[in-house]
Amino acid sequence: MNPVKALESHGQAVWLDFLARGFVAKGDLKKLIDTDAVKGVTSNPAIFEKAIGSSDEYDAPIAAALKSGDKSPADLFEHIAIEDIQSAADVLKPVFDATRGRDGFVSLEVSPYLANDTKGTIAEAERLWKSVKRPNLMIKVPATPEGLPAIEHLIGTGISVNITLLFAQMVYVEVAEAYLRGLEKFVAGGGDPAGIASVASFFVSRIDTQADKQLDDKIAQANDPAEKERLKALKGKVAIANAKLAYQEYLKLFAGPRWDKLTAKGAQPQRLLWASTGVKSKDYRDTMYVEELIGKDTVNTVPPATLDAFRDHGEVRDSLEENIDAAKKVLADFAKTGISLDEITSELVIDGVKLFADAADKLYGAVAHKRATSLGKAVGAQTLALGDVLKKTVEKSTEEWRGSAKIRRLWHKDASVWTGSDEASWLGWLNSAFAEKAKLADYSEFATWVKDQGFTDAVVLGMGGSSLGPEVLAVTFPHVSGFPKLHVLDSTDPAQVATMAKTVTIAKTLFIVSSKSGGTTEPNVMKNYFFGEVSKAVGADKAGAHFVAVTDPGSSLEKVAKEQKFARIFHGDPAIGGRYSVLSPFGLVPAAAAGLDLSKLLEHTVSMVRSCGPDVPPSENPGVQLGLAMGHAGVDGRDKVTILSSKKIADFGAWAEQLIAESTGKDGKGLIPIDGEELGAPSVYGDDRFFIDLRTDGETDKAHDDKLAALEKAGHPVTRITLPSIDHLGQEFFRFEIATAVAGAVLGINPFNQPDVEDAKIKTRELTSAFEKTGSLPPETPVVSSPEADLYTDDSNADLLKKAGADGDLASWLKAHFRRVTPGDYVALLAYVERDAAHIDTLQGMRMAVRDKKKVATCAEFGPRFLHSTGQAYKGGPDSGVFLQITADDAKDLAIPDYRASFGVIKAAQARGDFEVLTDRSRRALRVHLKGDLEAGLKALDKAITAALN
Ligand SMILES: O=P(O)(O)OC[C@H]1O[C@](O)(CO)[C@@H](O)[C@@H]1O
Ligand SMILES: O=C[C@H](O)[C@H](O)COP(=O)(O)O
Repeated sequence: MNPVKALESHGQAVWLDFLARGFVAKGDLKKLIDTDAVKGVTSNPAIFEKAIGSSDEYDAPIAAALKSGDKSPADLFEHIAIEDIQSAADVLKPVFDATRGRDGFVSLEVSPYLANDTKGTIAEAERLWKSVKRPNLMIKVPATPEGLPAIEHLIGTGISVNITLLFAQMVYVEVAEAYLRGLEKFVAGGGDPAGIASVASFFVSRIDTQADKQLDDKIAQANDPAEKERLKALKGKVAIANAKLAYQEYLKLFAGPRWDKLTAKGAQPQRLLWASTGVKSKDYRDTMYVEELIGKDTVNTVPPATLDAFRDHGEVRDSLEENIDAAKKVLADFAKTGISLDEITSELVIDGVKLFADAADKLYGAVAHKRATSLGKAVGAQTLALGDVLKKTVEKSTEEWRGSAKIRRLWHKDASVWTGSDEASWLGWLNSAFAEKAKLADYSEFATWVKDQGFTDAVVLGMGGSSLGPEVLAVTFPHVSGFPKLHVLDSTDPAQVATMAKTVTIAKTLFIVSSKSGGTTEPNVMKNYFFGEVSKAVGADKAGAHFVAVTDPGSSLEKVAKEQKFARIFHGDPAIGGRYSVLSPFGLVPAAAAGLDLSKLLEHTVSMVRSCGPDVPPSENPGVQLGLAMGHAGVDGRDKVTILSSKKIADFGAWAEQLIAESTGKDGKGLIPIDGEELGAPSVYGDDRFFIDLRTDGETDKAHDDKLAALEKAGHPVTRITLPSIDHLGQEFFRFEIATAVAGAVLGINPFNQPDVEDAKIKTRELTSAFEKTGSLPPETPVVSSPEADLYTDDSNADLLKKAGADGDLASWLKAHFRRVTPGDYVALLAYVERDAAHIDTLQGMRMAVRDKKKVATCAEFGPRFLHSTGQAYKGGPDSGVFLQITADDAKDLAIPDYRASFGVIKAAQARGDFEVLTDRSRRALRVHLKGDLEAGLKALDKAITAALN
């Protein structure tokens, strides 16, 4: 007789420790049921990993599952695993029926990531139970300290449970007791226990593997030949002895009055299931863990190779209750060797969870890869060309992130990923795209209202995170007919405010006042100014109807918006910091007002959210990969993140630079974003660059690509990102957010605060309150003065510059200042003038001259805008910046209703506050104040810079 089938008559059911789609579909499982009387199937993460990861068998099912909509890798896996479990359960249903619910089960394991999370295990087990919808399903729960209460709870609600990762007899007793308590609860609640089945999967071979390893060490150390023999005799014996004694416990646990009461109600005993019964050592008979554990009311789940071996040469006898004293002696002798079985079994649980988690990582990685392949161009592609050294560092870090579950911890808001301070309070952005999708109807209603009002323009008044996201949207997307044209104003420069006032038709403009805190000076003064203008145009009583506010709940702006009867107030999420807020009302309210298709934008975005999700291992996770590359490049001195955005998405860098700089630039560390520099030949760059090239699919520029290839060849790290279209911009917002958070972890900083911006704000406030009291800003003395310009700096900078050759004229000071620039530095031009096309060009010309001459990274920024963006890194980041602040007389100032200070005064105070913080931090800073005509002054400065560089 077939030895496998013969086990049946010894009271043992054989289950198969294997599952794969084709195996069930092609009828192989059915064959084993018929020929070998196989009565069940067990699966685990390693089994699924093998099935899904190492074949293309699942490519089509994954593609089919994605047809009904994108899914996260975890959801995708669950979807296909459930299909597999269901089909195996259906094939085994006749066994289940024939054995009246004793056999015929298929086991599905809860995620190993939840092994130490009771609540999570319960929730997942209940969800799987409901989704699989088969009476012959068993949910596998590990016998960890946190798994035990879950087992009791699940049994108590009528769910059949297979307890896995069980190694110790003592833990087995606890498991059986949890089962009994669960049954009692279920019965007390009026349930019929006959429908509940449970097995306790007692692991065998893994114990021998560990015991043998330690025995081998002892054998190697032993000098006495008799001692060597005694140790050798224990090899391959411990696991079976341990299992046999567990069975003795079983016999006691499922007997007696307590058990009788339950059997009277129809309860089934929780059988011991021998798991891990494939031999791992070639020294042993391949059927050993079946032959030695045959006994009544047990199950043995065997891998296919063991099943084949047993069918071929297995020997059947009632072995389980044989030689119990000998088994006890084995364990006693083993204890005498000084090796602790308790330690082995405890470590095996921890190790078992880790092994299954490792398998799950591989599995999710494989699913993520298949998902990405199947989605193709729907998710922006990313390639990293890092060079050998950085590549190796990133690979090592990727493995470290995987092993320490950092991406899952990041998503679970574990502040220890960063500095262990308040990071957990700032992670609302992780889920904001999904949260905002749920609000689409409201956005659409708002968009309809905006359209119905007939507004021709919509102007966002805000700074930093409250304005840069809307600006990218405004610049990237074409005007949608019927909706207002979207503009952004983020300045206190009187000329810039006046230009905006002239650009729009005030009476037909919607103003979106955006400030998370509500207390930021610029949006408040801009609001006062335009509220005054709208009041003049349409009447004070109707002005509020032209305004909406986006602000966090309870802010001072909310109060004012209510008093002034704004048309709407949108609340931001206080758990999202400004620079991470674009995929929240701060980006989406302006987008809705402009008539953009938010549904499309968010739908594409959530695909990237899934690609960067907690279930996507670091190696397959584009956000993590980019972040690790940026972070490690930074640590290695390549800290100038040079962003190259193509024509269609040219403004993306303006948003990304705030995110990167304000998040990472602090505590003397950080990344310095370089946006808008023209791409050059390798000779104009130092070895401090990390390039990120972004473009939309189809945007080709041969000259640009050649230059990029040359940089890569010269050893610069180059990341290339291709967006499928501008509609996929949201994907990049999210990719960069994750990447920045990851880079922050690598740098060891808190990426969610901005300590040094606050200092500049305090200085500015001191200066403006002095103005409010006295009517003028405190006097200051230039280090050198000419009819065209004055130069300012602090004593320390002045002394150093003088030593370096600065004397009576402006050119000598500039020369001395630029002489201080050394490789690895960056030069930032910080201009407090109107940010218009001409001035952008002028600044661009200056920076390119500096870059090409000094071969350092350059920034061309406008104040006060950059104060809420890169300003944090300039002050708090690495001390590698050389700053030239440019201020100028305002040709025409502008009064602010309800303020004594004008726009010009506030801007001047901001520039001075900014400069004071730079010099307080001993940064290399010089300020040039242009007098008279601005255009003439800028031209002269341009010339002076060129001269100073030569
Ligand atoms: O939205 P708020 O509170 O006005 O802040 C604007 C910007 O100011 C900062 O707080 C600091 O500059 C930024 O982080 C933020 O995006
Ligand atoms: O339920 C079955 C177990 O997961 C399996 O038997 C473990 O076997 P292994 O130790 O060979 O991985």
